[in-house]
Amino acid sequence: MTFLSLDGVDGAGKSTQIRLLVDWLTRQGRDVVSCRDPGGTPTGDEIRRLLLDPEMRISLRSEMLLYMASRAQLVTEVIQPALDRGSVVVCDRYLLSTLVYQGHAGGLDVEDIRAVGAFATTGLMPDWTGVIDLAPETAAQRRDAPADRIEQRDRSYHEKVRRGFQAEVEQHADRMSLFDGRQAAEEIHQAIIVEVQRVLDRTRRP
Ligand SMILES: Nc1ncnc2c1ncn2[C@@H]1O[C@H](COP(=O)(O)OP(=O)(O)OP(=O)(O)O)[C@@H](O)[C@H]1O
Ligand SMILES: Cc1cn([C@H]2C[C@H](O)[C@@H](COP(=O)(O)O)O2)c(=O)[nH]c1=O
Repeated sequence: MTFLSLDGVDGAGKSTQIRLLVDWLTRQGRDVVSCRDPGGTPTGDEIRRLLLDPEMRISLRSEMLLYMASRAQLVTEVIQPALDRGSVVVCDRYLLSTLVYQGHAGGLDVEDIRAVGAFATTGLMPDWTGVIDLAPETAAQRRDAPADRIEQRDRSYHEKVRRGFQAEVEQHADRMSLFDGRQAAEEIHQAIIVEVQRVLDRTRRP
């Protein structure tokens, strides 16, 4: 019944914060479903593998549509059923990432992506999105795995990704918040739960 997502540049600390948030929500007695986008379903996991494979040649429009296809499957199979059961859903990335990576940074029209996104998700949008802001160089230094197809893009692309997230949060401050990824993980977590508590207070408990 409450849909939350976390987003940000690669390596900003999303998975770390999702783990902390899911533990906190569970301790609050909430039924929580966590998922990741792209992926989170057998079909989505296959699409994710293609999208992140550095050997794959994928045009920008195909790339955008593949992210949408994975998300459409995730909404149908996981997110909407969980919300219908009264669970809190916490998703690692969502449509905002497509607006930013394929739109602001990639160059596709952001409003076109919103329209395709509305179709793919049946209009289902998070009640709230937290974005962890961090310089891409700092985030890349934290990475311990080889760079995937998107992470391999140049510095200017990842700078545009960061600025795209900042711009989207500024434009949608009613449903998005920006967090300083340079802070310690526990500090960021405390700031996130203040915002999440507000969202929970205005969404009905089953
Ligand atoms: N606030 C923090 N300060 C310093 N290091 C952190 C912080 N948060 C996470 N890390 C570390 O940075 C690395 C990346 O964190 P994490 O996997 O949570 O990021 P992510 O945004 O989910 O990455 P990806 O985009 O690659 O999925 C990990 O080694 C993690 O332990
Ligand atoms: C949802 C979404 C993601 N991306 C990019 C962002 C990352 O580089 C990868 C996903 O990897 P992660 O480990 O799950 O962060 O894909 C994108 O370009 N567009 C999107 O819509």
